[in-house]
Amino acid sequence: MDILFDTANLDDIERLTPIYPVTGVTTNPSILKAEGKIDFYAHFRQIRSIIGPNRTLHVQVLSKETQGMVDEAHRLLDKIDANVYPKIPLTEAGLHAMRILKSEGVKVTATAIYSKTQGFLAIASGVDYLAPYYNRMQSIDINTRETIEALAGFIKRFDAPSKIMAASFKNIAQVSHALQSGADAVTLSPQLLQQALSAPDIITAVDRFLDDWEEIHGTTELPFE
Ligand SMILES: O=C[C@H](O)COP(=O)(O)O
Repeated sequence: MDILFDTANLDDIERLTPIYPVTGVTTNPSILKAEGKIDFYAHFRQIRSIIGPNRTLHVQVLSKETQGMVDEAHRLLDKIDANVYPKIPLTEAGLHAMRILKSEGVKVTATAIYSKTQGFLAIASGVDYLAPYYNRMQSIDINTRETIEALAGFIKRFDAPSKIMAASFKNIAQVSHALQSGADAVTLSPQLLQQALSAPDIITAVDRFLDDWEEIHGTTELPFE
């Protein structure tokens, strides 16, 4: 199972990567907007130095044209590092760019997936990850769980190398539903995980254990001997 941070915030990545079992970082231009006018390539090199060589780093291209997407993907690989996964929106131009990049052996993440059609085209093109937008699909009344199940079924049936990396989450229930439906990976804001672990019931349970111990032993530590 892959859990990725959908953020470009250096402080959060640095502080939370050792705590949570994350396997990578994803961003898009809207996520980058939250960081202000960053020094783009230097920022991603810094993210890479924090997460290390074994986690995956997914960075989106901006161009809407095939050649522009291919050129930008090459620039990402050149200026950040050769292991970056260029994120390419699955438009017609994007599909063409993905096929060119895959023929060159580049790892690709297909993004902006709202439908099974986009999904099976990404799978048939041999992309490494495809990113269905969970909350955005649900907001326009698309059955997101059924879409992920169908895509996971295609991957299994055709023995395809692609992995489903569900994205666009607004609550933690959506994240577990995506995983239950067959997503291999989920990318989410670290704050969603932090909120989930600070639920009042969890805090109360932990406090009550401590109160019960202290009531009998007069201390909140285990004995040393
Ligand atoms: O890159 C994809 C994002 O996860 C989309 O998330 P969003 O719907 O919160 O903008």
